[in-house]
Amino acid sequence: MRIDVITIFPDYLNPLREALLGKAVERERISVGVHDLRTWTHDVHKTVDDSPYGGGPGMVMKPDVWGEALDAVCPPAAETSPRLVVPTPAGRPFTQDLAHEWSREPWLVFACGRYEGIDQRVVDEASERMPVDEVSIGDYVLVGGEVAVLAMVESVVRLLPGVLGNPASAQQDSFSDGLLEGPSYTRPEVWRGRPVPDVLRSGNHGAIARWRRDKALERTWRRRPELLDALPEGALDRKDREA
Ligand SMILES: Oc1ccccc1-c1ccno1
Repeated sequence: MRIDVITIFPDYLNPLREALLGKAVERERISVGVHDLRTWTHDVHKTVDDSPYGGGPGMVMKPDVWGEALDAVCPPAAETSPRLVVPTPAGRPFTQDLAHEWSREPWLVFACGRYEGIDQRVVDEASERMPVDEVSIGDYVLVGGEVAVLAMVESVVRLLPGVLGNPASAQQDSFSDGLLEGPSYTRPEVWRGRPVPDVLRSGNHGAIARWRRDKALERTWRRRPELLDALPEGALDRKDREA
């Protein structure tokens, strides 16, 4: 997978070279290009934003600069086009399902907006030549898209074959079965007077699986009940419903 990120703060993306992501780059599972948007400005101040039409607070990122940047990073005449991802608080929710969908893409380009966002015509024009996803990582406001890109790239890259040490981890993620993961425990057996639940030390794999499922259902019901409503028909068996 090829990943390109366009930003006015390239150093913000340095974590893409660290740890799990850094190893994926070393092993050539992914290639990462980070591009400074100001490369495509033509004034001495390297201006990337301007006042919004119609008035209002803040500044809007200029379409001409973004247009040249996208033309350079993903040339219109090229044989292949990427999926363009634009993080924005006004986007559709980024989910584990979307991470799985993007993990099958050969090329992702992330456009990091700042200020009040990017002139809408940039997305409208790009949408005529490549798939564009405007996505949000949550119902809160950041200063820019860089943090959102780090989160999304990590969630996508960890799904690629050969990136995680134990592929089973990705199969047992929270949300993999539509539920939140239940609680986890490790040594010591008793910590500050709190024991590990007996069932987890019983060696009874059926009972352990049942206990874990029940805890996942309970946690989901308490914290994200809407996920239970979104489960496909038949996802909960009789024992689940008794939990
Ligand atoms: O708040 C933002 C500002 C710029 C780019 C993205 C965001 C955002 C907020 C939540 N998800 O994305």
